[in-house]
Amino acid sequence: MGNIIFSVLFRKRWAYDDTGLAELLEAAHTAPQVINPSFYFLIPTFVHYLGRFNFIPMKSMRMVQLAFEKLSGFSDVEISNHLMNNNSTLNPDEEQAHRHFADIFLSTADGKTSKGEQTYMTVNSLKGVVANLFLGGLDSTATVLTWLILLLLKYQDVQKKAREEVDAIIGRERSPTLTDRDQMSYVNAFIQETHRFVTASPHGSYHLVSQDTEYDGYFIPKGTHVVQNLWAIHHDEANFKDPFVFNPERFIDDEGAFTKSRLVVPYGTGKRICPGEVLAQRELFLFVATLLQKFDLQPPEGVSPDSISVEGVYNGAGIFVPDFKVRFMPLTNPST
Ligand code: HEM
Repeated sequence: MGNIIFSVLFRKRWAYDDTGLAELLEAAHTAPQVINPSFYFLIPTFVHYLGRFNFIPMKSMRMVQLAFEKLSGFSDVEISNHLMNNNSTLNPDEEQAHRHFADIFLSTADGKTSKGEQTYMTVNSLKGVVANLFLGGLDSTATVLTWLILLLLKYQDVQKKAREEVDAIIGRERSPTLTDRDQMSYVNAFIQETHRFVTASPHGSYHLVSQDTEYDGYFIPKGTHVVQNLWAIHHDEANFKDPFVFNPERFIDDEGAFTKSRLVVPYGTGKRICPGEVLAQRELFLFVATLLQKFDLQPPEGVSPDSISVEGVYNGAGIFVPDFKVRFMPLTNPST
């Protein structure tokens, strides 16, 4: 996941044994993990007021701050190197297809629109954007991918159906590509049902109401912190029959086609919806299709799939996967 984001941002990859990569992954992993449920709802206050004085009294919040510092340090170095070595590519008229995010951002980052209005597109803000994309994109996608593996393990019938589709559409010889995605109703339904059933980011991030607002009969004063309850949308009987049952078929219509549900909103909603949604969906599809093509996922010897728990662990920020063991049994041909 780290290398995918690194290549989108800077068109670079780390070697797997690179210590810099290990440190960044640790930082991106630490921040969401150490948050304590009872204090999550105080975070805006910490960030808003205490953060200004660089005074963070709790150990877990201090660890989050250190993780941010590590990620900002990394983006500072990468952006400075890029500016030093690639002045020639910082040209807005350059062919866009082969350039990466940071280069395109920097080539237009003079802080002004074409009409001369002020924007946040500056070199300094790119540092924050890069750190945020790492923080937002690494653990969230890895967590959902681990959930997908756990659910394939637990629901062997789902795994079987999904693999049959992979075998029929892709086969075992070539690698899955994004052009296969539209033909793979069951795999798409499985991924959407996993997002609904799990809701790994159950309430997204905080938003600050920028003006006095009336919504659905409620008055919400300017300055209020609001969160959206995505988990509740996904588990409301009015939206989904038997919401606590894992059932990818709910998203397959009578003709066998996948139906995308506007009520499945794991990436949030509105203007501040997750900017990584398209990237994450592509990653998840390619990972799942490749796993199904290459491996049969089985529990350890003597463990029945029925006994495997799919009870998530909520830490106030996300719903994480319970510990589990899986055997990846290599597949060779469709009849295996
Ligand atoms: C399966 C994977 C992912 C899930 C479930 C997920 C979920 C979410 C959710 C629920 C939000 C909050 C939206 C809101 O408050 O309205 C969010 C925000 C965000 N996500 Fe993701 N995300 C995922 C992957 C990614 C990836 C791959 C990236 C970047 C490469 C990313 C970057 C961000 C950023 C920067 C924000 C903050 C946006 C803002 O505050 O305006 N996410 N994500």
